[in-house]
Amino acid sequence: MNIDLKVLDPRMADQLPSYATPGSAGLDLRACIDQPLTLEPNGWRLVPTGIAIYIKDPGFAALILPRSGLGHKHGIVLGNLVGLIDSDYQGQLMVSAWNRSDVAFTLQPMERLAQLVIVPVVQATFNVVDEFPLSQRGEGGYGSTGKG
Ligand SMILES: O=c1ccn([C@H]2C[C@H](O)[C@@H](COP(=O)(O)OP(=O)(O)OP(=O)(O)O)O2)c(=O)[nH]1
Ligand SMILES: [Mg+2]
Repeated sequence: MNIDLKVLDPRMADQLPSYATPGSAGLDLRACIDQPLTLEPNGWRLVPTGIAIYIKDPGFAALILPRSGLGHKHGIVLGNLVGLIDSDYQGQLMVSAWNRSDVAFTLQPMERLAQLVIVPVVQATFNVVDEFPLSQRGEGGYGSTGKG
């Protein structure tokens, strides 16, 4: 699929998000900052990516997810856990970078910080009822099927 993209920071012009391998699901997003940014232990900052996308089709959205290396090795994840980009959002893609570790981490300008995944979306309508036809699960949850 083809998505309109605006380059908001000229440094992004020659490093637009792209799939690293033919099977990649994620497009890396870079930290479009002018100087190194130190995230103190448990610190978080909203980091610009230098680009905007307009998905337009309400049948799609984008998710911002952590990169596994940064998350696992350095504790750099997302302050909102997952970022949801609506199909009608036209502003700059922003990454809420959260250092959940107890060691400071310095983010370098243009470093790959997070990743964007385009996903299909179904917009639901609701049919208000008094009773549901009984399912096998019923109201069971929270481990109702047992452990292990
Ligand atoms: O990590 C994120 C999450 C969101 N957004 C942008 C795109 C999204 O479409 C918009 C609104 O996000 P969301 O609906 O999650 O935030 P909200 O707190 O509900 O704000 P709003 O009232 O603007 O919907 O902010 C980002 O750039 N990065
Ligand atoms: Mg919202």
